[in-house]
Amino acid sequence: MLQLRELEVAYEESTVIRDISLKVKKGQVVCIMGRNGVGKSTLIKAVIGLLKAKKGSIHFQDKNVTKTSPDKRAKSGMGYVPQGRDIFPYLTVYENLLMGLEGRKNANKKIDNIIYEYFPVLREMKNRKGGDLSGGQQQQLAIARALVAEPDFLLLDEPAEGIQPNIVQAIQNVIIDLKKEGSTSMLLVEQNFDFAQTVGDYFYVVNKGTIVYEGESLIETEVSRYLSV
Ligand SMILES: Nc1ncnc2c1ncn2[C@@H]1O[C@H](COP(=O)(O)OP(=O)(O)OP(=O)(O)O)[C@@H](O)[C@H]1O
Repeated sequence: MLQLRELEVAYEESTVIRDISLKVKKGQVVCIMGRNGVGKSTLIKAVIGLLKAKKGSIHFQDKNVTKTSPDKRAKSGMGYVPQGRDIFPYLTVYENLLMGLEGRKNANKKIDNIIYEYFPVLREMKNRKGGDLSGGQQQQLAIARALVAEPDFLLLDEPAEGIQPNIVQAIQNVIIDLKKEGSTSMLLVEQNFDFAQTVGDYFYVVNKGTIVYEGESLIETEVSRYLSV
């Protein structure tokens, strides 16, 4: 589904991602972990195309997309939920969800009921302005808006950050449901050890822009020194 080969990403002269190679197979949830500032968001932004690769390549569904625009990557099936719930505060919940339809590949321009089944609070708040929602509700809206586009592959940047436990649980359940369905693969940035362990199939730990650990399980004794503050 997704393959990064020897990827390097920089902000002008400052290289943040060095020589990262990783894979996400179809139906898998792959977690990227690591302390604040190690380059996790930079990596995700390079995958969606908001930042350019300085070296290396990005293959998505067997095509080389290293130089493809973010727009085209989205149209080819990538969804992105940025860190910090980037919703439209002056649009209603419903209007925010409609924006998600733009990214859909097929011609069916209707919001599927499943979105409200995943996040019932969005049905209740359909006509409220996005900016009036709580942080946790905004996070649910941001994820729902990405799901409206029916992505084959979803990039999630710290969906559980700063959110109350019951909403973290709801988001966790949606990820598990999507996994069971098997049609959406995910690359998830997460610092919450329990969350990552519950939803993840494969784990990469990043430190100073490179991968320092990878495996099918998170062995706390091996990874905690890269995660603790
Ligand atoms: N626009 C930018 N210009 C220059 N440097 C940046 C920019 N954005 C991030 N950086 C730097 O790149 C490094 C990696 O940042 P990044 O946001 O990718 O880390 P992160 O692992 O996602 O951390 P966090 O969990 O705090 O978001 C940091 O040193 C940061 O200061």
